[in-house]
Amino acid sequence: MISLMYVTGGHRLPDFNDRTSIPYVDLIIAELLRWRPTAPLGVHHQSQQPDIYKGYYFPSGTTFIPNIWGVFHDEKIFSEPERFRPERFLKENAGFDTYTMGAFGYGRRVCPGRYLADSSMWLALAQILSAFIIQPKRDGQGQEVLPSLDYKGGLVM
Ligand code: HEM
Repeated sequence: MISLMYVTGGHRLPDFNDRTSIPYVDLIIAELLRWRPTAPLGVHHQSQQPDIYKGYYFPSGTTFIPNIWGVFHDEKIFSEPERFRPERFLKENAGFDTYTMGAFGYGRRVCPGRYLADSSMWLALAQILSAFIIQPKRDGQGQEVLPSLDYKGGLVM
């Protein structure tokens, strides 16, 4: 918030020209895609011919399910994986990239909308953060009510 104010002077909303000046917004997006990936088990694929990978034989017609959640919550890679901590990409996970690690899938069928998604997320987040202070809602007793972090099933195409 402070760096957003510093960059925009508090008189205008941030735009894409400000992107390199506000790197923390990129860290938040990277951590968001890691912490609660949009497609935790990606999109399933079926092989069209037999293959061998690391000594394992996969006949034609094998279904492959990428465990994106598993990669992003592997304690050997991301310490305290359940904690939302964007700074990890500045420190112990510097150089790690949730985009190429599977947040948008892999290979030839990788998400073609990833650049639009990335730009949309950045602009929305930067502008919301520059204009609002985000806090949990409170119940009648003044206690914070945190939103559920559970996934809901379904994919709308
Ligand atoms: C945060 C936003 C998004 C995430 C996390 C995401 C993630 C994914 C993932 C994981 C896949 C499966 C890739 C694979 O099979 O390995 C996929 C496929 C796809 N995505 Fe996205 N996506 C996002 C936004 C979008 C947007 C904005 C569009 C279109 C404007 C889009 C269009 C598609 C299409 C058409 C496919 C199917 C590609 C194919 O099978 O050849 N996505 N996406």
